[in-house]
Amino acid sequence: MIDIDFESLRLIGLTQTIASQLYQLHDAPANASLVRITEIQRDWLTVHDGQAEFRARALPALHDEALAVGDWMLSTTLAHDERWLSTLLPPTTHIARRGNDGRHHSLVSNVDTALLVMGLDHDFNPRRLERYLAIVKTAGVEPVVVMSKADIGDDVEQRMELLRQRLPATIPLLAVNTLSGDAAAQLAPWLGVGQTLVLLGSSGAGKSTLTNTLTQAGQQTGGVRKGDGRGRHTTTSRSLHLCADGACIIDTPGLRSWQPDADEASLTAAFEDIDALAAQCQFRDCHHAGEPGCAVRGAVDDDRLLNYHKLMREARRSQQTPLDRIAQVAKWKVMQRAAVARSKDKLGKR
Ligand SMILES: Nc1nc2c(ncn2[C@@H]2O[C@H](COP(=O)(O)OP(=O)(O)OP(=O)(O)O)[C@@H](O)[C@H]2O)c(=O)[nH]1
Ligand SMILES: [Zn+2]
Repeated sequence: MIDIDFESLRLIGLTQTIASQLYQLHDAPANASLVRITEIQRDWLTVHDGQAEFRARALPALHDEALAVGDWMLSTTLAHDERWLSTLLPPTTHIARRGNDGRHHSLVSNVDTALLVMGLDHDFNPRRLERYLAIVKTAGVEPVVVMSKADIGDDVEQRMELLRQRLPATIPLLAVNTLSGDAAAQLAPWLGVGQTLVLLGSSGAGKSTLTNTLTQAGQQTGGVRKGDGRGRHTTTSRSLHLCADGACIIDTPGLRSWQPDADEASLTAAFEDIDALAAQCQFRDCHHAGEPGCAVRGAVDDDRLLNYHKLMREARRSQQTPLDRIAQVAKWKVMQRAAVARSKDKLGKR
């Protein structure tokens, strides 16, 4: 069992669940320490040990693992102060996306809450928000919808009302001015000690501004600990920021058209309102596309339902193997030829 300083690691988000995994590691090197990944480059990683940040390399055996910022690993120091990462502790949550090539891309691990930041200005786009919600919920991470630019946005009240009607009531929904200290108070329920948050949203939505506001509040209230040698000031990192109440925020590069890395079943569960209503549809396999006795159509926002269908089609498409796709294209061609033949037939009969 390796020795850890739970108190200082807690400041960078260590949880009981992760710490208890250490008891199950019987072959851990005695001089290993527990670290959290804060940055991933091609040839090296940056990790934080609760005191400071430093560079390390992953052992070649780990190169096939999908390492992500936020992962907890064991680090060993060899000669010349070289640090090697030897063991990955299985993450409790893991957000990934599926690229256009169908491959998985890890984004972040061990996150408790995702703040989905969207501007109430021209950034406003309920469909994109639902896409983010699907990505986050299928990863088992709690979403909080943070609508930024409440002070300068257009039709703020109408847009918030539209979202309240469209999204399930279980999803926290806030309108904030990310430049104001009030944002920290509004988000306080998710900023407790040891919590890890990630901010997702388009470029310009206000992620950096919100991070600044939340961490500045942290510097003010956390100032008393500055001098004690192992206080909050130790958490200076390029991508891991500490907030007022002890939570940490992980920065991510902006994402554009993200696809959830999820199958149809988990995507269905992520649209909890549709999933619950579907139980009352007349047909068990109802597609909510105009079948009689459908409990979903009409009850759920029309555009939300269209978006749900779109995301489901994407999930189905990316679940297909190349062979499935070839078979489907062949099937379409046959259907197309049959349709052409039928219309020619009709024309001929006229
Ligand atoms: N008035 C007002 N301005 C905001 C608010 N949120 C963001 N801004 C402004 O919008 C601009 C973009 O905000 P950023 O925080 O840089 O956006 P970002 O999401 O970090 O963008 P990327 O770093 O490109 O991903 C800045 O000029 C902010 O000052 C807000 O709530 N109110
Ligand atoms: Zn239905």
